[in-house]
Formats: sequence, structure tokens, C-alpha cells
Amino acid sequence: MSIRYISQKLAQQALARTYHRKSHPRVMVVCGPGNQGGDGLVAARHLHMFRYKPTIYLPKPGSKDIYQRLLRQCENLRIPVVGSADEFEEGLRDQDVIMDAIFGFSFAPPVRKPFDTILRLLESSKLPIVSIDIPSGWSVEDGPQPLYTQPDDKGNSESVPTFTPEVLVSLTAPKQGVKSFKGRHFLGGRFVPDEMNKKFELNLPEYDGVDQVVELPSNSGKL
Ligand SMILES: NC(=O)C1=CN([C@@H]2O[C@H](COP(=O)(O)OP(=O)(O)OC[C@H]3O[C@@H](n4cnc5c(N)ncnc54)[C@H](O)[C@@H]3O)[C@@H](O)[C@H]2O)[C@@H](O)CC1
Repeated sequence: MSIRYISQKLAQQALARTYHRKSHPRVMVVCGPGNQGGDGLVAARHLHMFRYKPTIYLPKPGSKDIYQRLLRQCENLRIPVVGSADEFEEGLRDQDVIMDAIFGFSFAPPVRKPFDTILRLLESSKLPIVSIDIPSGWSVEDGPQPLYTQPDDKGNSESVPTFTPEVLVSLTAPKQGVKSFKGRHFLGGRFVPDEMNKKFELNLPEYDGVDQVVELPSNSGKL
């Protein structure tokens, strides 16, 4: 089994430690078109197996074969998939928590459609958000930065708000851009060889027992 398959379920593990399925059963999992979106699909599947009630929204489904197969697994479990931004906005009223699996470390501004609308909806939502690896729209190096849409034919672009999630699950190692994050912060990806940990001075924390995620001290600033 590849590292990618192992790492994808960690988002579900971090969410479940923060939001119990009895108080927060309904989870809207918003998936981007890349590998992070694939992580979201796996998290949705695991949330379903752990008796949460996930709903999936794919503003722009990924084209890779693995992505399509992960989506098929969710469909086979009858996990509802929302079809449009309007349906997504409407559906948010009946949710308890949002999982942000839109963009990870390959996000590059400016924001292309339809993700400007989606980021606005996340920012204005009153629901708690759990982000995977890095909050969508943040710079992997510099954290939250002013964001804009792609310029239209006349060269005009609009501002797009960034949001700060309540919970972040960093994968493998926290990224430089989340140094200032003050919410609950988990780390998952218990497969980094000691040699690599030392060589790149990652200072990764010890995991407890057989846990797959470890909670980092709040706003420790440590990377
Ligand atoms: N690649 C891997 O093997 C792994 C990926 N992982 C996850 O995957 C993430 C990285 O995956 P990817 O490299 O596929 O990329 P992302 O999932 O971060 O995003 C890439 C996708 O977003 C789109 N995109 C980028 N900037 C955009 C913009 N401004 N407007 C609209 N769309 C935009 C790109 O066209 C592409 O389809 C990590 O942060 C992590 O969450 C982890 O599971 C570890 C293993």
C-alpha cells in the first residue's frame, strides 16, 4: 500500500477527535481537483464507515483514474454528492462541520472559477471548518495572503476572502505557512524515516501508542 493511501484517512481521524459523531454527524466534504481532493474522498469514505453522515461536493472533479475510482467507492456507499454551487450553498444549512479538501500545496493564485465562489461561501459560513494540510487559498510558504480572481477580459479582478479553519491536519510535516495557526492542529503521516527527520531537521513529534495522528501544542510556532 502506498504512502498516499495510508495518509488520506488521517483527515477523518483528526476530525473525529474534535467533532464527535453524536454532536456533529453531518460533514460537508468539499473536494478540489487534485490529490488533496482525493484525500477528501477517502476521508468521506472513512467518515461514513465511522457512522458520520458525509456529503461530498466536487466543484470541479479531478480527471485522474485514481480520483474517479475513489469517487466510485463513495458512490457505491451511497454517500450523497452535491451537484452545483447553489445546491452546495443550500446544503450548508443542514451541516454541522465542513471538511476543506480543496487545495493543498499546489495551489497557485489567482483563484480560478468556480473556486472564488466556493472560498467565499466557506468564509461566510458559520460552520466549523477542518482543513487538510493547509487551509485552501493560503500560501504554503507565507500563510494567508490577499487573494484575487483571475482578471476578466477587461483586466478586472475581484478580491477573494481567505478563511481560518478551527482545525488543521498537517500531512507528513507542518508547512511553513501555518506557523501562525492558532486552532487545534494535528499532524498525520507516521512514516517518515528517522534519517529524513534528522537530515531535514523536521523535529517531528512522537506519536502515542498506535495512533496515526498526534495533536501539536496550540500555536507552538514549531515546525
Ligand atoms: N501527491 C501526493 O502523493 C500526496 C498528496 N497529498 C495531498 O495532496 C496535496 C497536493 O496535491 P496536488 O499536488 O495534486 O495539488 P492540490 O490538491 O494542492 O491542488 C492541485 C489542483 O488545484 C488546481 N489549482 C491550483 N491552483 C488553482 C487556482 N488558483 N484556482 C483554481 N484551481 C487551482 C490545479 O489545477 C490542480 O487541479 C497535498 O497538500 C496533500 O493534501 C498527501 O496525501 C500526500 C501525498
